Amino acid sequence: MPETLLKVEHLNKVYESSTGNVEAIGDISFTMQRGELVCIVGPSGCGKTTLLKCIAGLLRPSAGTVELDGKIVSGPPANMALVFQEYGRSLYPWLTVRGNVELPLRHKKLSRAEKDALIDDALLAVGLDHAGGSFPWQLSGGMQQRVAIARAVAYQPEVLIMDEPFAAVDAQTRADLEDLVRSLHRERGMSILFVTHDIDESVYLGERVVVLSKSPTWVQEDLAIDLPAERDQITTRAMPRFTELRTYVYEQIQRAKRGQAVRPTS
Ligand SMILES: Nc1ncnc2c1ncn2[C@@H]1O[C@H](COP(=O)(O)OP(=O)(O)OP(=O)(O)O)[C@@H](O)[C@H]1O
Repeated sequence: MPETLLKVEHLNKVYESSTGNVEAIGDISFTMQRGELVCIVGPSGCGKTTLLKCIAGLLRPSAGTVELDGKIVSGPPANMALVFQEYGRSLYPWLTVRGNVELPLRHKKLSRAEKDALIDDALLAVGLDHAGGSFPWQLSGGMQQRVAIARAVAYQPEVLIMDEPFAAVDAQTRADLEDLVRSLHRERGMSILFVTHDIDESVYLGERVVVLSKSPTWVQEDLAIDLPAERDQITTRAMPRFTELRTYVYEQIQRAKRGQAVRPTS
């Protein structure tokens, strides 16, 4: 039986300043089930970062609520992990890979052996079991992002939030990291909310794609991705259904940019 993990209800965010108010988010509502992988796409500047900051408890909404696991989010929730685009800034250069992965575990009451087991398991999951003793600056950009993902895996969050995590890596590395995210979701049942600019990426990864309108934002489309759960970069992307879905999402974003979509009444 599906169980609601994340519930965003009538979220509204107005940035207030002496030079005038900016309504970034108009009215966003959507839910995410435990174990789902949901992608969020929308036109540039539509409010994706604002939405994620509200979900992560880093920004207080002007109206509406975010509920995680039945609790209203009013500050950064302990059962959430975040992975950002700027992996270089999220890792500590003076700590080894193991040290970086261990960092958030310091807040958990675990024995040394339990921590080591979680770190070993997370490094294995991201394919970096050989690199625990290296420093971040000795690794490629893609490997550094794997360290950031390993840190989130070791922490065992209820939900993993990823904000354009692969925007700064090359295409081949990006494809490998996308497959890593799919495997974390499929093999470990991780619940993942993934924000991206890339329409193909959203369709390849997601079980659902939530398309946002331009700012002040609302949910223009909540699309089920009916591709087989077993996906790979060559076969899945060559499927006629993949092309149909990406074309559909692309059209939705073009409509969003032109402000042509009609806002549903709720
Ligand atoms: N601190 C702020 N004060 C005032 N306005 C802001 C602030 N932060 C964002 N905005 C405005 O809110 C709107 C949404 O911005 P946001 O950064 O959330 O969008 P985004 O979809 O993440 O952008 P991008 O596609 O560039 O990543 C934009 O109009 C932006 O100018």
